[in-house]
Amino acid sequence: MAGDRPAIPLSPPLKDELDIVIPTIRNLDFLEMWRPFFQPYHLIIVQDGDPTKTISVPEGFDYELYNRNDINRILGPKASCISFKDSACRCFGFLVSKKKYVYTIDDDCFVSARSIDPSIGLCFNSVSCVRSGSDEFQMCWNSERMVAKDPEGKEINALAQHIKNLLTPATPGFFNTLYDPYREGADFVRGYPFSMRNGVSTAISHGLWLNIPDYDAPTQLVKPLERNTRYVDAVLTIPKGTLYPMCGMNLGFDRELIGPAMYFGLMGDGQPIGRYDDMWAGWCSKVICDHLGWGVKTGLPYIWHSKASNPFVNLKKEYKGIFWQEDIIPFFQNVVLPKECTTVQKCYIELSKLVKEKLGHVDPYFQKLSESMVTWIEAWDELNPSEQAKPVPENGKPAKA
Ligand SMILES: O=c1ccn([C@@H]2O[C@H](COP(=O)(O)OP(=O)(O)O[C@H]3O[C@@H](CO)[C@H](O)[C@H]3O)[C@@H](O)[C@H]2O)c(=O)[nH]1
Ligand SMILES: [Mn+2]
Repeated sequence: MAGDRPAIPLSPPLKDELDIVIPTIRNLDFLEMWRPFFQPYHLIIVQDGDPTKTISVPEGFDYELYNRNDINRILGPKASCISFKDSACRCFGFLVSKKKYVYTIDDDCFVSARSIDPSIGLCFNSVSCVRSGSDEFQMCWNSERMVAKDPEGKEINALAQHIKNLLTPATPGFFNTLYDPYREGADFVRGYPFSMRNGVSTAISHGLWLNIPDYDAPTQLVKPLERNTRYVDAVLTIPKGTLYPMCGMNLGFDRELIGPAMYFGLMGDGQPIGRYDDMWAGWCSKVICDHLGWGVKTGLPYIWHSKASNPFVNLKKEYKGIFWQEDIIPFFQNVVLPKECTTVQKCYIELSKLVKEKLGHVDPYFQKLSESMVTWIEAWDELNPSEQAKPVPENGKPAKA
């Protein structure tokens, strides 16, 4: 099997400018499948749950691993803003990274496979996950190597696609009906203003998932067998002024641009809500990207999401969020950040004040969340003094260093 694995690209893109952040309570066997794509990069593993448990990392990966004791040691009292027993802990990895870009992926996500598509004739190399009795999934590949292939038959490297998304401009101000105009074989369509064709910097690249879709608990309960087999070969810029439900399982972002806004909130142990970590970061970062003139893309790449978490456990975690978001969404839709907010940190602090003012009446949780947003920024600036926020000029392009 190893013999027929894709060769590691000679010059992996952004090899020394990108960290891969993985939150985990499991083992990291899934890295074997990603080895050809991830091995050249530095991993930041955030071990959640019991810090006395040993998480083994497969040989040959360059990584740093942080457990709860490390988080408490490094942040001291500010550790209170990092969630415990929730994938929200991953944002600690964003905090300690020193790279310009971050890619974060869950440990039950694999190299995506393509369903049989008569027009493309690709075969479905399925991963057969065998429940090994415990809650862990024993990965076992079928006889064929599990790879994803694109219409040209080339293997899909999800990380490379995120890098492509991040390194090409976004078009939040005017929708291009032929999708990503910077993609080979596409362009701006007739009527697209030439004055807008340079686009703006891309801050976030939001990837999708085949097999287990990221559904909320009620939807999971109603459609327990639904699997996503639809592979849509497109990358879209999410229009300015439009929110979206950001999922953290297959996500890339420009850490130097939007990193301070990628706080995954207070979730999990001791909190009244869970599984709204990535959503919260998505809403905060999107209003800040809109304000500072940056873009957010969604679509390719796909990963293969293998594990459906327990819908009943998820319902307990999500319940208040499903109810509260009917207030949260209108709040974000109506956020207006003052023009004096010229850096992400200033925007985020302003947002924290608005959260306290406008959502505090919904539940005391939002008071606490507002304060933890401030703690997060204090921690960010403490750990990243050299990255003090640079004011962003009007056109959404970051100020030259
Ligand atoms: O307490 C925990 C639970 C999990 N993790 C790690 O986080 C990711 C996601 O966990 P899992 O795959 O079990 O959960 P999903 O329901 O599929 O995750 C979706 O919900 C989102 C919000 O939580 C999440 O980002 C989505 O992917 C895995 O790597 C677990 O090991 C954890 O660290 N702590
Ligand atoms: Mn999962």
